Amino acid sequence: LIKQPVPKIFHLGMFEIGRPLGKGKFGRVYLARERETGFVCALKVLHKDEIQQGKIEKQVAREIEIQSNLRHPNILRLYGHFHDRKRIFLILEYAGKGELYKHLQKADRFPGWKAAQYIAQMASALRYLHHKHVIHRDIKPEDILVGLHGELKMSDFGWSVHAPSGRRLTKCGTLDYLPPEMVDPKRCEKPYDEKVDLWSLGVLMYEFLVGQAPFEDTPVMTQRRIAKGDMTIPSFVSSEAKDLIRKVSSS
Ligand SMILES: Clc1ccc(CN2CCN(c3c(Br)cnc4[nH]c(-c5ccc(CN6CCOCC6)cc5)nc34)CC2)cc1
Repeated sequence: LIKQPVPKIFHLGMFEIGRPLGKGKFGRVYLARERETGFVCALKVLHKDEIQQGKIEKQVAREIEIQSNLRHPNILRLYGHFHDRKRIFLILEYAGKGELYKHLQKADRFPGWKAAQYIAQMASALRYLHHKHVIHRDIKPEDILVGLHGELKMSDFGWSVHAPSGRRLTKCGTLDYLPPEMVDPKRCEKPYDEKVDLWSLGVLMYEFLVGQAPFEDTPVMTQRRIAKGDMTIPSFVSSEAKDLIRKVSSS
């Protein structure tokens, strides 16, 4: 008989719950360890009533469906999920060095060699995602984690969709990373494709090298500046990096 992986049935009792790793709008994430195997993971606990009130059931279902099927070193694994009467539990890969934006805040900005390594890893994850016709749509330092060996892990697929997608993105969270076709009212109806993630990669590159997002401003001004591509790159950024930021963001 061919050895088929037996689908595991998960339940809360099989985990020892450790320290909280952080809290978000709809739940918390805890360090956890599977009792039997000692396997360490991150357990994301979401509250069903808050998900229903926030009308994000579809988003949570999409996050589970999409992230469960992804296998890439720079994409955080979702090993499984289960629920009880009140809560939904996502069993996620534990990233040993935490959230990237905290490292960026601490460093103010990254040196060219580190930014280049990080962008190469994100580009590799995007190439894999786009090959599977998945658009992430929300790439920002807050959604990127750092593994034990310093490697980046894209996480939080709550906003990802299968391409091409004409679905409008209800504006919430930061506009900084959205491309012109998603902020410009007259272009908003046209379906957009994977290119939205390439724009965000350019914004990420800028933020790694400069220490702040290129269009950071009041929401109205940010929308205008994105639509016009009104970005100035400081002189300390190398000409090669300037060239790459302009090329990726204009694709
Ligand atoms: Cl519903 C929801 C709840 C919380 C959050 C915010 N974070 C999302 C990411 N979370 C983590 C996930 Br998922 C997977 N692996 C992780 N690893 C860590 C982590 C790992 C280590 C640290 C400790 N710091 C590491 C860097 O040096 C200083 C100490 C802090 C956090 N957080 C997560 C932590 C919580 C988002 C959504």
